[in-house]
Amino acid sequence: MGKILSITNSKGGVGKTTTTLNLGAALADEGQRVLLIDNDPQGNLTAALGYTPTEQKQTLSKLLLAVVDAPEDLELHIPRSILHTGIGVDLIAANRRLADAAARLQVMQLSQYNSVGDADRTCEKMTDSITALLRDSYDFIIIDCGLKYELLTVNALAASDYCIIPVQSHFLASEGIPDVLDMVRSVKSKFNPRLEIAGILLTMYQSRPQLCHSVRSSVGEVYGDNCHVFERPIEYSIKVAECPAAGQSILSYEPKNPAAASYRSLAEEVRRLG
Ligand SMILES: Nc1ncnc2c1ncn2[C@@H]1O[C@H](COP(=O)(O)OP(=O)(O)OP(=O)(O)O)[C@@H](O)[C@H]1O
Repeated sequence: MGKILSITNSKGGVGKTTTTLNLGAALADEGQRVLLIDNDPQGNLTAALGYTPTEQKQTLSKLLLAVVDAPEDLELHIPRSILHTGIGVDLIAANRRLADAAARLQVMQLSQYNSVGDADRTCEKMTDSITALLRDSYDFIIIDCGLKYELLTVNALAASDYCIIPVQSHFLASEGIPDVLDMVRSVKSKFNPRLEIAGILLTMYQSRPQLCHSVRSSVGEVYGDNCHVFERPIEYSIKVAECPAAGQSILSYEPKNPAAASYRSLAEEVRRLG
């Protein structure tokens, strides 16, 4: 049975999408079967893998609406929603329609408070219904979470075994961590007791500036006891930022780039998760 990981932080631009893509690619390079799920209406992961989000018809949105309206059809929709990308990972795409699905889940959430329903049919466990049908087909399912739609992130966490928290190696960037820790605690107690934090991942790391060193040590000091900090930070490299335009991972775009080695190291640690 495959492991499910959510990549999340309540701060923007910290490297969530970049981590999802390159961790997925690194795991696939090691022969792991990997599915990435774009859980953000911005569709950045979809675009970074070379697809035009607005052109995608079979997306996560469609699957979520199927779970809500016609769960009996879900198994029919799933194979149509899986794209086989050029970097050896599969993808369930997203576009702006995912915001409509999120709104639908919100309406469901409001009406839920007035009814006593089936515990597994709550609006927070719709993504879980999808991944439950997929986890035997993959070694790893990695969900890229967005910022704006909290219910989508709650759904991702309610479906996950682990979450990874990317933190930009900049002093103030560590601010987003307490919010994620609160959300993980809440989802774990209400919806998903198996959820664990795999670790904090420092991204866009520049080893020389003193600032990055101080973030590394302060993140380690403040959260180190409760939270693993992944061994190797992801280096800042303009080549990493260039990859989405080429629809590639840094592992294929510039295999000798230090950031490629860091994603391989991250993949090693992720493979060791219990
Ligand atoms: N290691 C890196 N070196 C250089 N640039 C990077 C690196 N990692 C990410 N970036 C760039 O930083 C920007 C933000 O990264 P990314 O989109 O992965 O963040 P995000 O947390 O998913 O953003 P959002 O909050 O919008 O979803 C992008 O332009 C990306 O190319």
